[in-house]
Order: sequence, then structure tokens, then C-alpha cells
Amino acid sequence: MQSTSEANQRIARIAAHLHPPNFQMMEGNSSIGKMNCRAKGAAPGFKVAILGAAGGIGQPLSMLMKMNPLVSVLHLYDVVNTPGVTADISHMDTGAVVRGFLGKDKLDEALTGMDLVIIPAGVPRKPGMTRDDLFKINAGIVKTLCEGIARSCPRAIVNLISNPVNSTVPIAAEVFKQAGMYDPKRLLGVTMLDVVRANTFVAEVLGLDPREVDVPVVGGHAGVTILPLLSQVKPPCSFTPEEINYLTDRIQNGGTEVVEAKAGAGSATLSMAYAAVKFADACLRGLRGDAGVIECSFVTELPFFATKVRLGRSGAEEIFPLGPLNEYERAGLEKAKKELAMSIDKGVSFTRK
Ligand SMILES: NC(=O)C1=CN([C@@H]2O[C@H](COP(=O)(O)OP(=O)(O)OC[C@H]3O[C@@H](n4cnc5c(N)ncnc54)[C@H](O)[C@@H]3O)[C@@H](O)[C@H]2O)C=CC1
Ligand SMILES: O=C([O-])CC(=O)C(=O)O
Repeated sequence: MQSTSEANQRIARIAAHLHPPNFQMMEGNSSIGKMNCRAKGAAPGFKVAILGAAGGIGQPLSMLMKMNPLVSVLHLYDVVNTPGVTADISHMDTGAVVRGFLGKDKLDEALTGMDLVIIPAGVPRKPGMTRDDLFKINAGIVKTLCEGIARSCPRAIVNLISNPVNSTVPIAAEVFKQAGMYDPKRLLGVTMLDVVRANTFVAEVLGLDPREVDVPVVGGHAGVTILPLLSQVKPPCSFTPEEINYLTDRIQNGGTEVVEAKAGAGSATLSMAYAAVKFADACLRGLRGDAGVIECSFVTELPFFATKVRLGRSGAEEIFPLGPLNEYERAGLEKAKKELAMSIDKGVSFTRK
């Protein structure tokens, strides 16, 4: 039988074999830091910054962008918690190099050299609030961030998610005009979640796979300004008047449905991160020069309106007309235009004050 001291010696020998003497040092008091690692050649791809990266949308959005093969460098900026989110995401074994930037002093550094900037910074709704109720806080946040873009990456494509989109996009346009670098092709409000929801709800009604369905959603991103064009759904189909009322109402109030279900814990974050990545990926494919990249977005030339656009090397290179509308959609468009005009004015006058 083995004595206790023999057994202990045996364990020590095995341990020494498994963990060579310098193991402890390498793991704990690492003698080889990131600085000593061999430099990786710059991977081909685009440089993307996410502003508000530590938030409910920001975190899953950062994770999904780290998985996007078109991204070579990913900058995560927020005023809180960026170190943790960056450390976490940087361990994913995908190609993009991740860097974190914390606090206002780091904004310009986070933005320098970026091809695409995605902005989900700002407060979300609670039950009982409208998106417009977020204006007071989010208008100032968007203005500050856009001033940073004007200084540090004036040629970047901007994907603006922060609500109320119908007013924050006009704010961004004004900031860029005042800075003398406004290019309407490069400023894109993100309304992709309305399209994602419309595809899902229409597919449910038709008994189809949502991936086979394409619903154009135009106008803006709040209540009646969200205008699904059900007469232009692909594949071609028809709806009963009850189905049209149900679908229009559900698509227009999809955000509120999530806000109420979350009962005070915020608004859509996961489906929004999915939609934001779907849109950002389309922008990157456009930048790469892919042909026929067409998505809906809130653009600033009409003067402000969401519609189908073709994304190319310089952003929204072609803006498509709405196409034939039926009577129901024409009436919806009139309502949408009235409300949109007020939200646009609010954004523009905030910046001109
Ligand atoms: N366009 C759309 O379809 C949608 C828009 N939204 C909007 O997106 C925004 C963000 O929503 P959540 O992520 O749920 O909110 P959240 O509160 O979870 O995250 C917001 C993040 O922004 C950061 N932030 C605040 N001020 C900042 C500044 N000056 N610079 C950089 N970061 C800053 C916060 O620290 C926080 O990490 C809200 O305004 C919400 O209404 C939400 C869903 C859909
Ligand atoms: O409803 C909200 O406040 C967030 C949002 O824009 C959406 O989910 O569409």
C-alpha cells in the first residue's frame, strides 16, 4: 500500500508535469502582456463605431457586429461600462479588433477613421410615454455625438437609432450643416425594425416564412408616421379589410407592445440590435460596392422621410418613389406627413436655437 507521503509526492510530480514552473506567472502575474504580442496585419474590412455600446441595444449590437465578417475594427463608446463590455466582446474569436472608449474625453478618439457610426445612445421609453417624450434628453445627446462625428469622421456613414428618430435625424442634419460637412447620402435614420416587424406580422397572417416576405414601410418611426405599404408586399398577395386594419395597427404600435410587455424595463433591444445589424450590414455591402442593396431608411432629402433607398459606396445613392398607393395608404400618408412635419420642425429648431 502507498504511504500518504508517497501519494503526495506522486501528485506533486504529476502537477509539475502538467503545470511547468512558469505557468503560475503566465496566468496570474502575466509577464507577457498584450503589448508583447506579435502584431496582426490589418485585416481587410470596415471600421465601425457604436456610440451607446454599453446599453440595452448597444451590447447585443456590439456582439453581432463583432461577428460580422465585413468589420475589421470595432470601436465601442459609451459614458458608462465600456471597459467591461469591451473586455467581454474582445474574447470572441472573430476577425474584428475591438477597442473600448469610456467618457466624453474619448469621443473623438473613438470616431477617428471610422467608415460607419451607429448611434443607439439615449434613454428608452417606459409605459405611458411617447417617443417624443424622450426628446428632452436625447436631443442633447445626439447633438453632442454628431458634433464629434463632424470633427473626427465627417465622411462616415451615420446610422441613427436614438429616438425620437423623426426629430433626432433632423437634429443631426442641422449639426452637420452648421459644421459644413452635411451630405444627405450619409445620414440615415434606422427604421429597419418597422420593416422587420412588418415582415414578421404579415408572414404570420399569410402563413409564410418571414424570410420570404418583404414589406416596404415608409414615412417615419412613430405611431401613425409608420406607414406599411401592404399593397406592395412581396410575394404579391391580398388582405381582407380586417387584416389590413390589424396589421397596420400592430406594425404602428409594435414598439409600444414591447414597452408594455417589458413593464418599465425599457423598450425593444434584442430585435432592435438584430434590425440595426441587418441595416448596418446593408450599408457595409453598399460601401464595398455590391450592386442592388436596397433597404428602407429615414433619409433627409424629401426633406425627411423613410422610403426605399439603394445603398452604395457613398451611402443612400438612389431614393425610390413610393410607388402606387391605394386609398387607405393615401389617407395614412396624409396623417403621417402632418405629424412628421411637427417632429421635423422640433428637431430643426432645437439645433438652430
Ligand atoms: N430606431 C428604432 O427603431 C429604435 C430606437 N430605440 C431607441 O434607442 C435608444 C437606446 O435604447 P436602449 O439601448 O434600450 O437604452 P439604454 O438606456 O439601455 O442604453 C442607452 C445607452 O446610451 C448611453 N448613453 C447615454 N448618453 C450617452 C452619451 N452622451 N454618449 C454615449 N452614450 C450615451 C447610456 O450610457 C446607455 O448605455 C433609445 O432612445 C430608444 O428609444 C429603441 C428601439 C428601436
Ligand atoms: O418603441 C420604442 O420606444 C422603441 C422603438 O422605437 C421601437 O421599438 O420601435
